Amino acid sequence: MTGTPATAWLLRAVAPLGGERADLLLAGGRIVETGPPGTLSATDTGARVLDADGLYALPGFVDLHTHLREPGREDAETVESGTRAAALGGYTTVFAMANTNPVADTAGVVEQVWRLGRDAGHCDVRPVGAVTEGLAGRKLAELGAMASSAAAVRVFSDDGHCVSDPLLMRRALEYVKAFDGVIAQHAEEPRLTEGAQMNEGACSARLGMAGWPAVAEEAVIARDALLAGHVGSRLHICHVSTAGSVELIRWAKSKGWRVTAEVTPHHLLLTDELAATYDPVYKVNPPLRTAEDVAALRAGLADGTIDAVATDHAPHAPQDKDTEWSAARPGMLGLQTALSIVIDAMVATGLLDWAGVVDRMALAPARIGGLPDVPVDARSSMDVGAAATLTLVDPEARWVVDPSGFASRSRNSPYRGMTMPGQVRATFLAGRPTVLDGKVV
Ligand SMILES: NC(=O)N[C@@H](CC(=O)O)C(=O)O
Ligand SMILES: [Zn+2]
Ligand SMILES: [Zn+2]
Repeated sequence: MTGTPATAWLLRAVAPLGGERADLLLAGGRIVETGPPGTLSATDTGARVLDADGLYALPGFVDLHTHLREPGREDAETVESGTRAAALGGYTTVFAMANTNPVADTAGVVEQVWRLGRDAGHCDVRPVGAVTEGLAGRKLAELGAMASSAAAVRVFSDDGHCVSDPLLMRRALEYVKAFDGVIAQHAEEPRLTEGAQMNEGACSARLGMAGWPAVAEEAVIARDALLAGHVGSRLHICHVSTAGSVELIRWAKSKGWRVTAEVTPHHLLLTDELAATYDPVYKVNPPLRTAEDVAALRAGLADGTIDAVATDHAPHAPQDKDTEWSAARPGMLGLQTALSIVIDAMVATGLLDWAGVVDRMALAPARIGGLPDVPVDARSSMDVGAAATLTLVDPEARWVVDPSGFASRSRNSPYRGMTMPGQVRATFLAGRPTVLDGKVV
């Protein structure tokens, strides 16, 4: 493990949501004492002091959807570099997607990723297991062996690919019920997206690019919601991107089915008009959609139809990304900009308050991913006895995105040069700082 040895920390004058400023004393991985600013003493406990005046103390963010690229594409990202980026973004847990090489479809591979995360020490890494062997969509992977491995996998996904065979999807949903697992579906009917380059609509028609229609996503969501309802299992929809998908998820929830969903920061902010630049940094799967879709996704996240924000952090090496549009891999970086985009799209617009941000970025994803010890709400996450797994955020800070300074090994951020609201100043993982003063410890 890297970082400082276990020691107590006194956070001076943090601004807990909805409450008064307070000192927080962290020891043994928990919040052990709180009191009005200046009242707790560091000398009794030998605690190190962090001046957190005016910073929000929030529970550490949880990303349900991160591509760490290890094993196999360590030139694009490693568990170490990706979790560094995560800590800088205020994350304390990331779920590492299975589309590595080799694919994370056995107990051996998920345990390897889990150990790499533990050894790097920046963030808890929870491996996602593949649903099908080699992501090939033909035969179920060893779901039970991954679940009972040291990595204790609870989330399974063929992300990058859709589990398009309805019978395999049904079997996977049934299988994970035994250990309260969840299938996270990349909803894309592959026959409807062959050769697709961008969202199908007015822009694709104008640019003459092959379109990826909303129905390719929505048809799979409808089918899988029905299947999840039928077998009573947990289904999670990855990177929801269309207004129609939001409606379908609202419908599925109204039936009482166990369906949850995530939206990415980029789908909350960017639109398909950006494809007119032909800059492949805007190429992503599912594609950027229309302004109407963006509005529906924001409304769905605000009213809880969409449960969580997930980054879909998808680093790509220059030879795979800095090419002509049609040859470029889809995907964008997300971990170091997620909070700022959510502030911009949701808080600054009045759609979500900070307690809502905490729910969508920390508590809801933790519940969906099956993490232990999830606080019931933002307020109780700062109570004595709660885990000292925190991010300290300066809500007033402004910063300019410079991907060359990112911790990620890749540079494919669509936000280069943009001025962002809100900045992570410190992150604590079970009482130990992983980020201080905006830098990795
Ligand atoms: N989102 C992307 O455009 N790409 C992801 C795969 C995925 O999330 O579907 C990747 O692994 O690069
Ligand atoms: Zn995907
Ligand atoms: Zn993904």
